[in-house]
Amino acid sequence: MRIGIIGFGNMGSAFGEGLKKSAEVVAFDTDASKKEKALEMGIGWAKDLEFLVANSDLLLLAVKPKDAGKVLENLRGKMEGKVLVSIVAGLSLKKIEELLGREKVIRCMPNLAVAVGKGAIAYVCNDLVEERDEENFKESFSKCGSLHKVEEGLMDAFTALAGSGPAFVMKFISALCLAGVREGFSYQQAMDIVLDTIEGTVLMLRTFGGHPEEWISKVASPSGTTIEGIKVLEERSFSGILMECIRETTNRCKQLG
Ligand SMILES: NC(=O)C1=CN([C@@H]2O[C@H](COP(=O)(O)OP(=O)(O)OC[C@H]3O[C@@H](n4cnc5c(N)ncnc54)[C@H](OP(=O)(O)O)[C@@H]3O)[C@@H](O)[C@H]2O)C=CC1
Ligand SMILES: O=C(O)[C@@H]1CCC=N1
Repeated sequence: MRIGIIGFGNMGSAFGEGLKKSAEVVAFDTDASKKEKALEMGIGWAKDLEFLVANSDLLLLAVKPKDAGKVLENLRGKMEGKVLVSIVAGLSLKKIEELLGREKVIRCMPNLAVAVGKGAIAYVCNDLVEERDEENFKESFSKCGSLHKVEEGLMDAFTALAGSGPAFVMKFISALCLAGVREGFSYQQAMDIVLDTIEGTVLMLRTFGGHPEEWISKVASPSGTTIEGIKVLEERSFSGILMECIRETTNRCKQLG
């Protein structure tokens, strides 16, 4: 399988790491300075878009929403039945087909954790994608994280929850680290403690299952320490704030479409 990455920025290069494990990867970017990084990663570099298309079996569109339209128009009539995978936030299958023409398209929404093979990746196929096309896509992209086939109507919410999710998780981590500093740890000590606690909590939930609120009751002893912290989170509407965060992020994704 030969995969051509259009746009070698944050996401294009992150995907490169995972995709090169099972496919021959070539990249193209209008910013030629990205070439060095690609070559260092063992990824080929295409001198132009036409060369990339001619030497790929599947194309990954990883440019910003503002740049996607012109790329798709440049690809029109040149796909030769190849699959286009778009990770452009808010860009619907319908809009992609308006710009690209009736071609095989998979709309995808990953997150930056594809860089370490632990991405959360949603996808939806248009009606021209055949079973073998989807299997080829899953074979390569499953090396970058967990695949979630979703209805396109949930793609904007997935973008908010998972695509933007690493930023919200980093914000949570940063706040806990500062809280640790406030109590007397160095920032590095606090980060080590916080990351261990988050990693252990995720593994516990994934190993034993159950509802997060059940786990909170296992940690919060009667009249103990934890419940005082939970009280603050409830009084300050911690859950409500996160719901609004995801709602506004989803709404912005809809605006991009
Ligand atoms: N960042 C994230 O965590 C996630 C991003 N996405 C989506 O992925 C897409 C890419 O995001 P991200 O990687 O952060 O963006 P970046 O800006 O980091 O990368 C995009 C790259 O594409 C280049 N580019 C611009 N126009 C063209 C063109 N016509 N042909 C080839 N390359 C071009 C840009 O060059 P230049 O800088 O010179 O413009 C840049 O190097 C976006 O649509 C975003 O919505 C999806 C999920 C998560
Ligand atoms: O912030 C953005 O628009 C992109 C899409 C999802 C994550 N980053």
